[in-house]
This record gives sequence, structure tokens and C-alpha cells, in this order.
Amino acid sequence: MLNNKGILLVNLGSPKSTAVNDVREYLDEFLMDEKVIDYRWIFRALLVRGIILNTRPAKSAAAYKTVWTDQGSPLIVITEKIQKKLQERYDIPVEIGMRYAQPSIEAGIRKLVEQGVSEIVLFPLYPQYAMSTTETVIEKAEEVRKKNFPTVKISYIQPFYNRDIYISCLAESIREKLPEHFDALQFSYHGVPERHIYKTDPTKTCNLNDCCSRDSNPSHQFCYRHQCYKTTNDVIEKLGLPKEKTIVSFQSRLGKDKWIEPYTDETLETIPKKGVKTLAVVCPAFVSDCLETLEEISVEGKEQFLHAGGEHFHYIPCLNDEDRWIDVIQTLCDEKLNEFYLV
Ligand SMILES: C=CC1=C(C)c2cc3[nH]c(cc4nc(cc5[nH]c(cc1n2)c(C)c5CCC(=O)O)C(CCC(=O)O)=C4C)c(C)c3C=C
Ligand SMILES: [Fe+2]
Ligand SMILES: [Fe+2]
Repeated sequence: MLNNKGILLVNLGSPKSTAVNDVREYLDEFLMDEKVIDYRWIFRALLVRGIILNTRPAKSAAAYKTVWTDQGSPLIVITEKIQKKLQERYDIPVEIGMRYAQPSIEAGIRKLVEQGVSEIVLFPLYPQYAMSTTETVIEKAEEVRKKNFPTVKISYIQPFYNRDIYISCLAESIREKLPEHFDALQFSYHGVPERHIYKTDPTKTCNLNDCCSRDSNPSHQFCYRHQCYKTTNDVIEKLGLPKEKTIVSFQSRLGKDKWIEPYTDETLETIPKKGVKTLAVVCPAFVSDCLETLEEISVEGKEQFLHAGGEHFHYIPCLNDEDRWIDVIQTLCDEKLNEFYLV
């Protein structure tokens, strides 16, 4: 019986509008999360509320305005489309929740509970594990569950960065959108501070230089960088592309800390001089297009590349609500739903 089961799809979240005050409120909640800026509260507050929130909201609001749709933030609109398509395949309720802003994780769980759900499969919509994404989602959901819904059971879908169904789906999606001719395919992942990688590796053995070749190292379970390289290598293999024709880089760094390298913006500025004139870029840390892909890569990144001597720039959209991606979500949900029977 699936009667008391439900699915909650969780994504990052967006400001409620492009008004500077709404963006400030969103950034405050986001950046005051200690899993995102992992300083002691007082230092985090000094940095976020004393420095970042003075200037960033206006700059981010202007960027959001360039991608906002009539229905709202692309990230939310696309997550809602995924929800609708998935709901058509299930007769148990499917809801969405955002880690920051609205609709919140709490609102999503409440909607499910109001429909009689007591066992939730929660799907963090992040292929690779990171403290600032998967981990903070689980922590938040558990906090909400313990406080407001103590009798509800939640099970969590694990990062799927190396699952063959996901790799095949991503590879096929890329294959369809790649231009006939290109000099390089760049995989640009969202960056994280380098410190986050060491912090989440329980074995403390992750060596950024060689961890990616040691797939048996248990630290890779918590190593975002490793998982990005694993996704890339598996997709390249599926596509039959020579490794020399591909680039991995990390985007969106914020602040003065060292983030994992190489940085996307620096790469875009150097590769034209090395002969890359036609570039395709894909962003597999994001399953839905959002500010970071539609503005930072498709607009800013393109300008940087062309300005540095590049000639053609092709942005490859995220999986969004492609049916083959909905198939993957459904398979991963079914696996978890079936686990309920085994307990
Ligand atoms: C210390 C800061 C940040 C870390 C660490 C970080 C990790 C991280 N983020 C995503 C996914 C997304 N981030 C998005 C926007 C965004 N990210 C940060 C900062 C950190 N992210 C900021 C300040 C912002 C807001 C926009 C801006 O001012 O630049 C988004 C887009 C949201 C949207 O509404 O469109 C996504 C998605 C991942 C996957 C990740 C770690 C792996
Ligand atoms: Fe981010
Ligand atoms: Fe590692």
C-alpha cells in the first residue's frame, strides 16, 4: 500500500521578486546558513550583514531582472513543471519545497501531511553532494520534522552523480544540443570554498589533486569536487569524446576565501588563446536553469569568452523538465518508495 506515502522535491529557492528588499531577505537567509558560510555566527553576521548585504542585493536584483519570467523565477517555475509531470505519473502526492524562501520545506511537508502522508521520500535536486546543498537540505528537513511533524518519517534520496540512469540521461541531453562543430565542451559546476571539501571528508584523507582517481576512497562520498569529476568522466565516456576536448571548471565564487579551482571565469578568458574558438558549456551541478546558468554563464560567461577572442559560444540548457529526466526522478523515487516495504 502506498496510501500514506508522498514525494517532496527540494531545490535551492529564489527571492520572491526582483525587488532589492526581497533579494536582500533571500540572501540573508541563504548566506546566514552556517552550512553555506561556515564561520562562527558572529563572524558570519559581520561578513553577511556588515558587508555583503550592503552591496550584493542591488547587484543580484539587477541580474535576476534579466532572467525573471512572467511566472516568476526560472528555478521555481521549472521545479513546478517537474512536479506537475511527476505527479501525472503517481497517484500519491508530489509537492515541492525550497531550502530558502518560499515555498519552504516546511510548507511542502505540511501540504503532504494534510493529504494524509506520514512517510515522505525527499528528493534533494542536486546530483552531487555538498555541505551547502544536500547536507543543509537534510538538516533543515529533520529540524522541521522533529519540531512540527514528529510522527512523520522522511527518507532521503542519495546524490546520484554516478548513477548510470542519470549519466545516460545527461549524456543524451548534451548529445542532442551539441553543435556539429566545437573545439571544446566545458563542464562548469557551481564552486564551493576549498575548506568545505576538507570539512565534510570524515577520513580527512581527501587530497584535492588525486582524490578523483581514487574512487574506492570513502571520502569521495562527501567530496563535491570528486563527484563533479566523476559525473564529467562518465558523461564524456558515454559521449565517446576525447578527454582533451573537455574542460572542468567551477563558477560563482563569492568572497575572499580560496574556492575549488579552476575557476570558470578565468578559464573562459584563457582558452581562446589556446585555440578554443567554438565552445559549448554545460552546467551539471544544476538540474534546472537559474540565475547562475541563464545570467552568469549564458550572458556574462559568453561575453568573457568572446571578449577574450572566442568566436562561438553555445550554452547547453539544464535537464529542466525533459521527459527523460522525469524518468530518472521517477526511478530514483521508486527505489526509495520500495525501501519502505523492506523496513
Ligand atoms: C558561500 C556562498 C555560496 C556557496 C557555498 C554556494 C554553493 C552552491 N550553490 C548552488 C546552487 C545555486 N546557487 C545559486 C545562487 C547563489 N549562490 C550563492 C552563494 C553560494 N552558493 C549566492 C550568493 C547566490 C545568489 C545569487 C547571487 O547573488 O549571485 C543558485 C540560483 C538561485 C536562483 O534563484 O536562481 C543556485 C541554483 C550549488 C549547487 C552549490 C554547491 C554545490
Ligand atoms: Fe550558490
Ligand atoms: Fe576528494
